[in-house]
Amino acid sequence: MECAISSGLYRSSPSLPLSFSTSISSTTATPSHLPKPFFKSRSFLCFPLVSRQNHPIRCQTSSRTPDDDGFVLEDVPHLTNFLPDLPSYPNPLQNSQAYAIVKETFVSPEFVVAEQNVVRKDSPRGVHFRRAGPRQKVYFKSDEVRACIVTCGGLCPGINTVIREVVCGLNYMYGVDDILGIEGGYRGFYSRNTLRLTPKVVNDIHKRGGTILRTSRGGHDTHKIVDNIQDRGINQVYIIGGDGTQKGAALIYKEVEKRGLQVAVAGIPKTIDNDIAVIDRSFGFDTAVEEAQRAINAAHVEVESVENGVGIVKLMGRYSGFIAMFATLASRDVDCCLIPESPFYLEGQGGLFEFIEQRLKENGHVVIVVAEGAGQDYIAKDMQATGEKDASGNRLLLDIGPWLSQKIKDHFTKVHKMAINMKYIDPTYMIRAIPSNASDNIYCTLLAQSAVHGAMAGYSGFTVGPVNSRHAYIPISRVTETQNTVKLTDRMWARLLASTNQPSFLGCNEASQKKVDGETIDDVINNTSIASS
Ligand SMILES: Nc1ncnc2c1ncn2[C@@H]1O[C@H](COP(=O)(O)OP(=O)(O)O)[C@@H](O)[C@H]1O
Ligand SMILES: O=P(O)(O)OC[C@H]1O[C@](O)(COP(=O)(O)O)[C@@H](O)[C@@H]1O
Ligand SMILES: [Mg+2]
Repeated sequence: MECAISSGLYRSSPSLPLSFSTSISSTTATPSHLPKPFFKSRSFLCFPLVSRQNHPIRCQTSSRTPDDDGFVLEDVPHLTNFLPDLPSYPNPLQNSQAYAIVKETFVSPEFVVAEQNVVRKDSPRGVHFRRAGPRQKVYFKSDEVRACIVTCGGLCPGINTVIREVVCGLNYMYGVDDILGIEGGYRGFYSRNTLRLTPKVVNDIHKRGGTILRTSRGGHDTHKIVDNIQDRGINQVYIIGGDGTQKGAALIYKEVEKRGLQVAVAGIPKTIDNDIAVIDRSFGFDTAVEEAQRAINAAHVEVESVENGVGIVKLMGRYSGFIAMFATLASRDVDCCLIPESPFYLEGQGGLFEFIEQRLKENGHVVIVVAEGAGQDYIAKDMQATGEKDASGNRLLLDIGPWLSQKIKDHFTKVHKMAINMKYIDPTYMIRAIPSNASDNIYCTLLAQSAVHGAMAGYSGFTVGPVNSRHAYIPISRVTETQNTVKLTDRMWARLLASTNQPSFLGCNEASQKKVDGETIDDVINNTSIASS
């Protein structure tokens, strides 16, 4: 279905349940910061919108693929969607000395961030997200805000910086001084006391790894959490966590909306694995890659100094091999990088053993970086998989590090009668338990401030993050419906293969059947489609 000419398409979160859309249709009033909608559907709201070039925009309502110069705004919910009479106030930042010289203090609702920044000349305009930043109007009086912050899931460098900057952002920019820390992850809402957070309390925390609020897996009970939010009179909830946490945040938002509460729910994506979709990269990733260099360097120094040295460094990456790939690309000392997305095999032509043998002959040593999630199906054939899960329901992985070390040692001892000097390094927790580096600290600050501006402006049920370097408000479902993984058909993986000259393992029968972005690897070879990015 097509909307009228001269319109933009505002698409609400695609996976919102019927209850959400029902309440939109029955109670939605146009937020005062937006023009009046002229079309509503289950998953889309259309508002008059003229493109920046001021030419009419055509839009589609039923598919994600826009036609012609189709413009799609995947919008985030606003509190006025279900609280139409919510009063707004001038943003206190208008009196801020710091912002006084900024050309445009407030982000106009017209500004959006494109999901794709490399497009063909004649391609449609495509999907956009709201640009993050302070808005002219806010929907909370500063002295009526009671905010809380919670951290969930695994650790990641920079969590404390995000906590610090949410507290300081709320306090310095908006004059909010009622901020609570929820201890120990989601279950902390209903099983622990809260911690009072002030700029003074959080002043130094960015210099420490971990999270001062502590974290946990499991324990998400939406009703108990929202009961607690209501009981404590909390009206802004900042949730720092990965894909699992963001799914939990979406449920909290839905419940808040169902109960008609004036509560802004802001998700701040955290993952050491960089597996969160849509955003450019996750905070702490840069720090983790940098720290991984130390382990790789140690492995290299060790194996270089002995005969037939084989160094193995295991890095994190459950389903996504980004840390391993970037650490390898950065290091130049790595001979081979194994990631979950690229199946490998050991024996025979084109296999890992053959490659190691060759490198040992050439250089006398070899360094292998392996992501923890690599080769899981392959190892499962060799080892008894237990099918165990962690408290959040994440599958527990078979430990590839010791398995691979043993296989290599056995092979060279038995087949080549050759003693291998194996140096196995497992720095996994070391790289995520450290404080964030300078660039991640700045990134964390921007994330935290974007979240604060979004919540104060009345947006709710959103995630913040950079999309093509510009911070945006993204519907939570967009960052949870898929996982970000290394695309073997993208140029970055090709760059890695070119730099290490490692086998591509494409001869692997199993691998060639394995689907990569909808194509088998054989298709990829036949189409020679290693392109993009
Ligand atoms: N599908 C889900 N729905 C609701 N809550 C979830 C979901 N998946 C995970 N959670 C909750 O989110 C928190 C963190 O999840 P986890 O998967 O451990 O880490 P991460 O958020 O870093 O991926 C846990 O408290 C867990 O109970
Ligand atoms: O031992 P823990 O704390 O469960 O963490 C291990 C896992 O955490 C991760 O760092 C990812 O954690 P998140 O899903 O919380 O981001 C994985 O790389 C790793 O498998
Ligand atoms: Mg996760």
